[in-house]
Amino acid sequence: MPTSERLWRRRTGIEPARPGDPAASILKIVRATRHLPASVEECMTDVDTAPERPRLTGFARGGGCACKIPPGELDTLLATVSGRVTPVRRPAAELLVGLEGGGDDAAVVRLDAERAVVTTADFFTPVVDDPYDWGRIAAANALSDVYAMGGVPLSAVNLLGWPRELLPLDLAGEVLRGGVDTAHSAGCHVAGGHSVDDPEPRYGMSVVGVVHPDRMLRVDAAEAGLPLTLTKPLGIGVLNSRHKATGTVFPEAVATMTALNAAASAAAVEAGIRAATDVTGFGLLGHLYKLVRASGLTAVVDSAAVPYLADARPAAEAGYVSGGTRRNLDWVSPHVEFGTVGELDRLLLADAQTSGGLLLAGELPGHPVIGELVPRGEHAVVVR
Ligand SMILES: Nc1ncnc2c1ncn2[C@@H]1O[C@H](COP(=O)(O)OP(=O)(O)OP(=O)(O)O)[C@@H](O)[C@H]1O
Ligand SMILES: [Mg+2]
Repeated sequence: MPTSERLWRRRTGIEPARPGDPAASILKIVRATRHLPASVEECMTDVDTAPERPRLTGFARGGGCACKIPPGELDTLLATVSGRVTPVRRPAAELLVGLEGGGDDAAVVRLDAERAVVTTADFFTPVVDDPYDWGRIAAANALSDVYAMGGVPLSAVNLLGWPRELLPLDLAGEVLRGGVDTAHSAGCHVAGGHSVDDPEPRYGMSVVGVVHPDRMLRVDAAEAGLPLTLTKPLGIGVLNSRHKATGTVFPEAVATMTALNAAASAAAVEAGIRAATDVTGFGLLGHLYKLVRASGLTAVVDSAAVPYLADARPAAEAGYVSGGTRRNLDWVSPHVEFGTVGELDRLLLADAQTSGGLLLAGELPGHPVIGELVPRGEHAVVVR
């Protein structure tokens, strides 16, 4: 009997499945991902009523933006290529935003005095079990980096990895359908893509957009004295971890992840805001640290003003905290003065978001101000 099946029996008390049993596909997951589910429920929402519908999150070691390479490792990796990535000198296609300063949300190349092209790519493993919702979330997240630059998306191509021997192709079709519907709701064409056989399901998009070169939202353009605004509540990471572990669907989290950052981006540009980023896998603290590091400032965060999804705190208290969130906190902690803020709040502030909101250097009516930017002090971030 293979080791995975012995472990499965010891963990669940259930005999290994014969071909055709609902549990057979769970064992395939164990073998494919080398991840041992804690229970049958972790892999199937309801084995009795939906044996043919595997839970997508059971096929992923980490889900959504929590599966990104940790920020410190990415810094080290990018140091090997920064300086080499732009040997091209093209006056007619000047690179306005590239890898300098730790990188921004997307690359920007000037076409003329009024137009610049925005390019970005994003893909990740399942963050929810419903394939259509996962597609919508992945597309909203990919489009978000264009919005985080103050741009408007024009066209996108799909990026799909699929374990074709483990999962039916019609589930992949549902994923693509969700992505296309969301891109279309953003007025963005979906005009092709690329698909590969993959041990874990992966989906996302590469998106091209357009922005006015003088009205971009850059990560390095923040100024002291400006308030900090956050346009979506935090807590997506802990709620997704709970969903992966228990199958509990939290519709508010799905609604938050599928919501486009389009309106907030357009309003920010209109209001004259010039610095922003979107809050994704590195959490609020990680992305805020990157913004103040690039802009040479300190951010003072009012932790009581930071909005959370209902259920986020109980989920964190119950221990649904991803490894990505803990790595975020480890990475950012040397640069943060936390004062009396406790461990749970620190974790929530570092919670790895998927398709999170915009963090803006400026005020946007209708969204909470969560702190302010001040001249660079001893710490890059101060939490009160
Ligand atoms: N393999 C890579 N080669 C070159 N640059 C990279 C690579 N991976 C990441 N980067 C760059 O590093 C920076 C940080 O990447 P990261 O994925 O965190 O940004 P992001 O695209 O804004 O993330 P998100 O989509 O989660 O908002 C970006 O400027 C990105 O372009
Ligand atoms: Mg981003």
